[in-house]
Amino acid sequence: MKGIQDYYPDHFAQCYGCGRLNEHGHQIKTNWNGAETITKFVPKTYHTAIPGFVYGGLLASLIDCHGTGSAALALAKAKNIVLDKSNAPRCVTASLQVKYLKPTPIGSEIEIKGIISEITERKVKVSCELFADDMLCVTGEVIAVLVPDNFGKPKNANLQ
Ligand SMILES: CCCCCCCC/C=C\CCCCCCCC(=O)SCCNC(=O)CCNC(=O)[C@H](O)C(C)(C)COP(=O)(O)OP(=O)(O)OC[C@H]1O[C@@H](n2cnc3c(N)ncnc32)[C@H](O)[C@@H]1OP(=O)(O)O
Repeated sequence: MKGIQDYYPDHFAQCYGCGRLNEHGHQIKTNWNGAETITKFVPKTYHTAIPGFVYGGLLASLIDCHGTGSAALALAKAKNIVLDKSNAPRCVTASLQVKYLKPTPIGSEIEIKGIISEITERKVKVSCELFADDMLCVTGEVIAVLVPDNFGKPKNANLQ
């Protein structure tokens, strides 16, 4: 299934957590689910912290990129952008806070919900809840900031 990440411009699609063009990355997909956002991910055994449980850094990384993806969805909605090939807004993480409430079991599908708690012209705050086996294991808060669409593009790209 496609996510907001499939609408990022190519030069913003290399991120390890969510870049569709990063073959070594997590390639998460973030979508609306009613008023909330959602992503799903199945950790591999090599994502182990201690046997049976997921490494916390991976979980932080998933929350990070689900947060920036949720922020992009929220900004697209607020600005009435109809998502087409590569016109999604792109956000970078300004702040990431994670609370590990319970060990996260490995082997089942992880689900992360996002709630847009604040949105301005350029900044979005997203509260995240991470579930495994329907158990709330981790919460997080991401502050994401919009980057200009042409950031990182070669300056003379239109001359080539
Ligand atoms: C990868 C490097 C990124 C480089 C920079 C952008 C290039 C984009 C290129 C490609 C995008 C794809 C990237 C994938 C993203 C996936 C997730 C990651 O792994 S991201 C990597 C980790 N994050 C950083 O390395 C950000 C480093 N920080 C910065 O570059 C700046 O500090 C930035 C852009 C976050 C903000 O700088 P300002 O000068 O543009 O804007 P100001 O005015 O400082 O902040 C805007 C609003 O955000 C709040 N804000 C900023 N930092 C905050 C913080 N730490 N905590 C709380 N609020 C913060 C401010 O208070 C302000 O809020 P008010 O508009 O006044 O309401």
